[in-house]
Amino acid sequence: MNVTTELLDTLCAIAGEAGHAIMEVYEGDIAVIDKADQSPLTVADMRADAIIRARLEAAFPGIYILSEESRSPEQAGADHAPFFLVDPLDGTKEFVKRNGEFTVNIALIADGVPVAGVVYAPALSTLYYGGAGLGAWCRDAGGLRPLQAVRWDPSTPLQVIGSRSHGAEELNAWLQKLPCAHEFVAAGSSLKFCRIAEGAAHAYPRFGLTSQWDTAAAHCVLNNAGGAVLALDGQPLRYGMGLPILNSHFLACHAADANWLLNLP
Ligand SMILES: Nc1ncnc2c1ncn2[C@@H]1O[C@H](COP(=O)(O)O)[C@@H](OP(=O)(O)O)[C@H]1O
Ligand SMILES: [Mg+2]
Repeated sequence: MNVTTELLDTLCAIAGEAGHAIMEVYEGDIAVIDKADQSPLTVADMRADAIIRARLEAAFPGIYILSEESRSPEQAGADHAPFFLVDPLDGTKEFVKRNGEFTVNIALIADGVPVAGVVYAPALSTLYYGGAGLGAWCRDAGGLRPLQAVRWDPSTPLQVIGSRSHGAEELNAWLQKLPCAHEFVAAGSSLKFCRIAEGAAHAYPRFGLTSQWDTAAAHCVLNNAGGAVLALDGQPLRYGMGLPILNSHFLACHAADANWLLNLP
């Protein structure tokens, strides 16, 4: 499947529709269901999942969809074919806290690489998207603008971004190893990658658990804005049904900062 502006437009429209359904729930009472793994689930997650699945199936018949909330029926050979990787509502804890930092995430994966990605933050009316060979873009109240990650300038503090609700002791140890001044900002959901893609932060080190659907779409946005999302061995995170659903710990940053950030003394 080719990554075209039409494909990105379709994914953006689907994310917009899911975001609309999420906001209907956000503006009313939010009933929380605790999933088996103790993570929260709301009717918004399920409604958004149903919309995304129905629209993707109609627009791209036969393409496998792996979502946090649902899976297509197994298909022979599906491991190697392009597929959609979806988190219909990332940042459910932020959604329940009503701080606006939650996103709809749709990625197209080919050969383990996210080649199209859409991240929509409906409460912020902000859409990020990117595609292989098509750059990365943000559309918000100010209009449409290209995204470009910014390399750290050693005369300024390193801007580090991390989870608002899921900390890890390893993050504090990593921050203490930095050879430079830094400022830490917390943010929920996949928005953290998008902040790097728009030059608002330099580094997102993640030592806590994430799953493939949490990162794939925003990984694609950042890749196409001059950034990278790398496991701690320096290899890009990869996606696939034959791979573990949990990601390795990783670092997201401008591609040119990866070497020193991954090799702190
Ligand atoms: N203990 C844990 N186990 C598995 N996933 C976890 C986790 N803690 C956080 N996550 C993942 O981190 C995501 C939230 O990211 P962040 O902490 O950066 O805001 C969650 O997405 P959901 O909100 O879609 O469940 C969840 O998938
Ligand atoms: Mg998630």
